[in-house]
Formats: sequence, structure tokens, C-alpha cells
Amino acid sequence: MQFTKMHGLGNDFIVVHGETSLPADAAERAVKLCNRYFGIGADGLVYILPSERADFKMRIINSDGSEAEQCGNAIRCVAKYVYDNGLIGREAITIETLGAGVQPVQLEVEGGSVRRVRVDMGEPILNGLDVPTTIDANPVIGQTVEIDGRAFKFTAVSMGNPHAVIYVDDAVGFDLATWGPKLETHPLFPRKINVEFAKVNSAEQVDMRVWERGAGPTLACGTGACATLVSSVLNGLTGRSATISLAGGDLYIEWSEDNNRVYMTGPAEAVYTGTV
Ligand SMILES: N[C@@H](CCC[C@H](N)C(=O)O)C(=O)O
Repeated sequence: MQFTKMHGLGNDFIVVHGETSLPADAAERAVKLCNRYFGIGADGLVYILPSERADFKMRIINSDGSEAEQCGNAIRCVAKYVYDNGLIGREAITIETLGAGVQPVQLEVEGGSVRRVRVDMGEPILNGLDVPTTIDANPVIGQTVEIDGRAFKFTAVSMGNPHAVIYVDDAVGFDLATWGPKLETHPLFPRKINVEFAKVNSAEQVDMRVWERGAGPTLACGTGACATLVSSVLNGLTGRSATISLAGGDLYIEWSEDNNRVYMTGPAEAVYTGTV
């Protein structure tokens, strides 16, 4: 299998192109290949497939073998892959995802190679049962989840995949390893959840660290950054656009008042190609 190792702000992927559909053993391959000691090492395995509705289709399998509906950092990597490898010559393309439909993507090209990508991430889903959570409210803001005697207040947002945003005093130093897995698998979240720990520093800048469903602590999460901005607007903490600073770098997120859609802008990098 030929692959390209890529990342968006350190959220890294094994990117595969050439299959016509998702292999039946994709989950097993993801677990093996994403292993950082016995495999290639990555947060996820990404397939670029043909689409009947868009220029390309993306499927993403987390490192634990579960399939995610959407991935913001992977979609930027897919956009870079298809342009840099000459699969498409346009700078405005569309990519179909499992959970967020067809997403319009704008490429920023320098010297024949994609540097940054702006993705129309679609409209956030705020109805609690649709995120999904077990809470019948719209939106789900300031709800409490209790774990081991500690209470966390969260806002639930789906960007095609589910997120819980929790505001903390220190996002950068937050103990992800203790609280991340317990929140991810809490019964309030029937399909598990990605958890963002956020500290709002100003109306234009937020620090965020993430514990990802199916992948654990990652250096960045594009959908998580979008969920954090939406949550911060709903909680009156930021304006409708802000820089979300992650361990791997910054993403710029906008939530349009005109069309209710969320836009994510950030880099994508190819590291190496290989055969396994
Ligand atoms: N890193 C991603 C999200 C990947 C999927 C996530 N772990 C899930 O299961 O929903 C991003 O950049 O959005």
C-alpha cells in the first residue's frame, strides 16, 4: 500500500489514494498502521476516494479503528494532496465527507504547492439530541457533567462529529490524560465525544487543547477549533471570528452571521511518501 504521511498542525495522518471504496479491513489497518511503536504512527488513516457528488470523497478512521464522520485537519491535507499531486487543477474544489456532506474548499497556492486551505465546514448542529448527547435542549450550554467528584460545565456542538467544549483556567497545562478518557466515554454522550478544554484570552484569541474520540490527545483538531469558536460565541466570550491556538499552531475560525456556516483556515503539510 502506498501512502503519504501528512499533517495539519501536527494532527497527523496516513493518507491513501487509489482505492475505489473503503477497504473492508480499514479499521484493522488503521489500528496497525497508526501505532506509533509497531506501525507508521498517526492519529488517523485517511482514504481519498471517488465521489458522485463532489470532486473527491474523504473517509477517516481514527487510530483506534473507529470511523469519524468528519475531520477538519484531514480535509485540508486531502485538499493539498489532490492539488499537489495533479489530481485536480482548480483552486476551488469540493470534498464529500461522511457526516458533513459536500464541503467547498478554497486552496491558497504558492509556487505550485498548497500552503493554506480555507474550508466551508457547514452549519453547526446545536440540538442536544442530534449532537448527540442525552440532553433534550437546543442549544446545550452550561450543562454539568460530573466525574469523580469534579463538575465540568460544557457546551455541546456537532460539526458533523460530536464535541463538548469546557472552559478552564489553564487550557495549556490541563491534565488531559486524567479527564479526557472519562469525559470521552461518559454516558451523557451516546456516540462518545471529542472534548475541547478552552481558555478565552480575548474576544479574538482562545487557547485550546483537545482529547479526541478514538485518538486521545492530539496536537490539533480542526472540527474542535470550529466547535470552540461556536461555543465561545454562544457563551458571549468572543466575536464571530477568532484565532484558536492549539498545541500544534493556530487555526483561524469564522462563524458567519449571514449564512450560519463555519469557515476554517489553516495549513497542511506533506512529510514523506512510503510503501508499506
Ligand atoms: N482531528 C480531527 C477530528 C478527527 C475525528 C475525531 N477524532 C472524531 O472521532 O470525531 C479534526 O481535525 O477535526
